[in-house]
Amino acid sequence: MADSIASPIAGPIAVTLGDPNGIGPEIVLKACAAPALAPALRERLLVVGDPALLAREAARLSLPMPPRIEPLACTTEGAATAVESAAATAGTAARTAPLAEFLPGRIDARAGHAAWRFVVHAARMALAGQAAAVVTAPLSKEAMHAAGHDYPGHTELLAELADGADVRMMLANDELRTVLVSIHLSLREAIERVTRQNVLSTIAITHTALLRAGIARPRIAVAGLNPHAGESGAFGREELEAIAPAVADARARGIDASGPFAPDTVFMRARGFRKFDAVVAMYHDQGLIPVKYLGLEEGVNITIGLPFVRTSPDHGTAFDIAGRPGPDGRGLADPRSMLAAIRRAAELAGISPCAGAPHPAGAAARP
Ligand SMILES: NC(=O)C1=CN([C@@H]2O[C@H](COP(=O)(O)OP(=O)(O)OC[C@H]3O[C@@H](n4cnc5c(N)ncnc54)[C@H](O)[C@@H]3O)[C@@H](O)[C@H]2O)C=CC1
Ligand SMILES: NCC(=O)COP(=O)(O)O
Repeated sequence: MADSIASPIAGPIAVTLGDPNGIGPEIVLKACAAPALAPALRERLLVVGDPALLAREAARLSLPMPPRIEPLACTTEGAATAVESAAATAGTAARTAPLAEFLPGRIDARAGHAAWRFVVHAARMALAGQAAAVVTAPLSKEAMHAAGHDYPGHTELLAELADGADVRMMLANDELRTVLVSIHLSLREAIERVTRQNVLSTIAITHTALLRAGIARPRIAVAGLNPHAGESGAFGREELEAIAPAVADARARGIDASGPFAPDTVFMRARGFRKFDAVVAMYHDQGLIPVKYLGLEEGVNITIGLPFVRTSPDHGTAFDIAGRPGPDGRGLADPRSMLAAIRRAAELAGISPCAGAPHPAGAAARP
């Protein structure tokens, strides 16, 4: 076990509601009520969102309200019941709207603004030591941008809130972990980010995160960028000029990194953690497709490099099914990835996902 493992982190696990018009409220309520969630862990959850919106969704789905809510109003009805500090509401009061105007499936700047506020509030709680971890429900980047918050996603917003921490996106399930060199960029720009320094930093951040998780000697595979990892320069030179030198730099620092491997086979070799504990992928889709393809319901998105624990389901707002009753009236959104994100956050914060008692490995177990 790595000596960097800390003791369990105190405080609740702050769970944001995500975009009010997406499936966030539904999966949060379903996860909070899931029989599979240990009662003591349920008690640790603090849902950051609008109480009126939650009540509407709970009534629609015949689900109980979550045990604890950090009230942050985005509806006028929520504002009537929320106890918000002046600082939290400053400049945002004009953006609240009647509950009836929050329509499932609709991209709306007011919903994007609300989703942004929930995240900022939860992150500030974690940074102030008032939350043990943050679990975020999905938000619509388009709605957030329409509200004037020009972040590519949670990851970049959280990095800025954490004083510009050098973060990376990890996607993990019980068989595979992938970490991305770059996240939300055009493919053309992503290729430009494949530099020796950026690949090396990604390997180093991955190594630190795995050590903190209790993996004593993390084995990190590094994918190539081009087909067959460039075939010795025949299909591109990034492997020769950036990726292989970064792997050599990492090895010189004592990190067990290897590659570049052909991108089409490296995930197969890493599956089940038989040969590698994580794969560093050169761009968003190279790393996310293998994990999502193994099952959207299993994957968890983890921001590594932050000063606090943040996880999230690996899917988006699913506007196409948001608010739909489904055959039994209980909604179509599957909460399993949200449940996995809650459990993973608990583990990483040193809270046992089974009993709510401190996790035997302490904080930051198994990303
Ligand atoms: N962490 C986050 O906040 C994320 C946000 N997004 C945002 O979500 C929006 C929609 O993205 P898409 O690419 O359409 O991906 P998506 O994951 O929202 O949907 C893809 C497909 O999977 C289905 N699906 C997703 N989650 C599901 C669940 N829990 N239960 C049942 N079916 C589910 C959807 O109905 C859809 O058919 C975009 O604005 C994107 O930016 C996307 C990924 C992560
Ligand atoms: N494709 C993953 C994704 O979009 C999630 O991004 P983030 O909001 O967690 O930064």
